[in-house]
Amino acid sequence: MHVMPCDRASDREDRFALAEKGPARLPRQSHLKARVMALTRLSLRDFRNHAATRLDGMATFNVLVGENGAGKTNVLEAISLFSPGRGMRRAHPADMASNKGAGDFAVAAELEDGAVQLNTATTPATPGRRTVRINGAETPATRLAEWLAMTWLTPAMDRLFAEGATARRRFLDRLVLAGEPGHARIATRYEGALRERNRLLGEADEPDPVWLDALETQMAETGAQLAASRRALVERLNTALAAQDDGPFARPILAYNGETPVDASAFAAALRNGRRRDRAAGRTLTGPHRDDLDVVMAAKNAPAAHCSTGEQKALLISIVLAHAALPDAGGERPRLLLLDEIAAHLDPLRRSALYERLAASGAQVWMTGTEPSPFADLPAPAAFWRVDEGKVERI
Ligand SMILES: Nc1ncnc2c1ncn2[C@@H]1O[C@H](COP(=O)(O)OP(=O)(O)OP(=O)(O)O)[C@@H](O)[C@H]1O
Repeated sequence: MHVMPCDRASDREDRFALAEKGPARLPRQSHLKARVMALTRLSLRDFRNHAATRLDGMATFNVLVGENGAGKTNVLEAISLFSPGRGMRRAHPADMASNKGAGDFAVAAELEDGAVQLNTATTPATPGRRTVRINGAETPATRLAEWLAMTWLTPAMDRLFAEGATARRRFLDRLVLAGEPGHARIATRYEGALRERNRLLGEADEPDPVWLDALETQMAETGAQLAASRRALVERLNTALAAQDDGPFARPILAYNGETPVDASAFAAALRNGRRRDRAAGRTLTGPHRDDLDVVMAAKNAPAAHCSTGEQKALLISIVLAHAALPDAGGERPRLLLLDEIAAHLDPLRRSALYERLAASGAQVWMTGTEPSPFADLPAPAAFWRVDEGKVERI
């Protein structure tokens, strides 16, 4: 039985108290109350091109500066491993280990000045199996969401609206997960039952109806919850986006595009009735694994996929900023935002709007860039590191 964060909420209330949120546009520094830093230390061993990297003295804004290929994104990727899933590149663990090491890697992070220790590592004997430890105890990766609420934007996500629905579902799920740590565990249970149902339906023999019933019950309970959480977040984001000034970023209107019944028994019935059809198709045709996130640019009433690359990026930034500004975007957990190569692509007006809204969000922000100048006017304490061929040094 997993201990959910609400069970421990009272214990952690003080330790994890985040600064109160201010209005969207604040005078500089006014919102900077003493706040628990999400990450206070980070170390990488044999992780991609980082043989031994150590960072401490984190601030609200943390900026990694270096030439192309220096290893900046690798640091963000290492941080992203402290969120359920495969990290922001969705890479295989064996590919993360330095090709100059023994084939394994380790990443360690400290939260709250050492009160919480997170570790993730592989071994030379099992380079494809990444284990996670929280305060020394091996733990399923889904539990990481109970300690940190993490979101990211990467250049690869520029194609989010142009590609298939899988990446959009993943994006939406990560936003849901930031507010609902149990979401990853529910998704894992859903996917496990879905895989098993597909396997059974794919067998030559008539599948065991009792076993199918059990799997469909599990799918219906977890699937209805997944879809309900996604729908609820989409609605909250739309409300927040409609209430705010458009500002310099394109305003998106979101819609959850899916037919998953919100009622578990209705979903179970739909699965039961769909057995013959799903068997013929070789996969399950109804459920949250088929749903999608539709995004329209409000000003043009145009689907995001028809917008320019810059407009699509602005829509994504708007969604992430609106999410970061939701009052309980991370519950009581420290919030982390990883923004890879975002600042350099924005004009000064948009950049400063981005920074102000990030500063107001209460999140610890990590950004990368090839030069320090776009970060000159950060409106909150900032820590800078220079990254050069996998070596990191404070500047
Ligand atoms: N498993 C690995 N072992 C050693 N080096 C690796 C491994 N995987 C990737 N690299 C190296 O890491 C470097 C890329 O690092 P990273 O993506 O962090 O660059 P970056 O500083 O973000 O660059 P850019 O500004 O171009 O995005 C490349 O030189 C690549 O060869």
